[in-house]
Amino acid sequence: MTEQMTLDPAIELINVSRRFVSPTGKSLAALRDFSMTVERGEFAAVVGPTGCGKSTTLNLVTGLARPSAGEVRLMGGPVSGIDPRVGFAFQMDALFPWKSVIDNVMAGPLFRGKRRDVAEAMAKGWLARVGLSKFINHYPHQLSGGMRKRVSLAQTFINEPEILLMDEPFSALDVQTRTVMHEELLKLWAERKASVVFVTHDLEEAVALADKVYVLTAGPATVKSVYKIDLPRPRVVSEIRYEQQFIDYCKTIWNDLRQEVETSYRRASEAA
Ligand SMILES: Nc1ncnc2c1ncn2[C@@H]1O[C@H](COP(=O)(O)OP(=O)(O)OP(=O)(O)O)[C@@H](O)[C@H]1O
Repeated sequence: MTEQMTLDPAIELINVSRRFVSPTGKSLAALRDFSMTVERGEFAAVVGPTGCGKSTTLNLVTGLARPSAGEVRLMGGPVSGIDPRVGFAFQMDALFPWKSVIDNVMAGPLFRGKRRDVAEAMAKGWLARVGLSKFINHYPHQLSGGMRKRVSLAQTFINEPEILLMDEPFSALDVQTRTVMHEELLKLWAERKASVVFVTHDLEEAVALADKVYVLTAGPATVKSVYKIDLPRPRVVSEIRYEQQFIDYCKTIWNDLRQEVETSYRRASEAA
């Protein structure tokens, strides 16, 4: 048995449920009997109808939310509060508008106690990797949406997260910039081999990036099916969408996901 095979998975959600109490005192189940395993170095994508419970799943992994039942484990241990091994990327970037690009990227290492010169050298290295060496003294408002996303990625990867949680990180970008960011992300991921959970509404994005795609049911979310994506790596995201194998994956998974999207839409229409 190899060493890799003996390691605990990066993330385990075991029969997790999560309930919320509404302002009127009604109890609402967001997740029900939800189980998911992300192995070390694996890229998992999560798709499901709007409002089904995708972000709640990530919040449980971060420790920001606790399960009402079941168990969440990271690297074989229970989740206990915010974990420094976990990095995040959300739809809204978290850049400080009053700090320059380099100061934004240095902020993480400085916070973790690195010396200023060390943090600066690290930040320069990461900004070079994402193609922003010429912009280190710019401020966020002087950058395009795609450039801000790159700063965000540098800001996340500089902390060398072992687990990376991404909640629709590229949904605000135009289609071409998204594709560039997909390539950028896969390149950084291949170098660092973090374990990723990537939440998205976009099935093609999920198939292009992931090793495994989880399809969730209309809320309360539970795992409806898991698809292993056996497309070879490294993947060229701008070209992969024209390959038959990619199209076949998308069709199959969409047939499955569509039923949940329709259920969710029907419920929303009935409630209106
Ligand atoms: N803090 C909270 N208090 C009460 N209800 C909540 C809370 N957080 C989430 N919910 C509810 O739980 C359900 C799942 O929400 P969640 O944000 O996880 O869904 P999602 O799949 O990420 O949504 P979207 O696709 O729109 O981004 C929703 O009905 C939401 O209203």
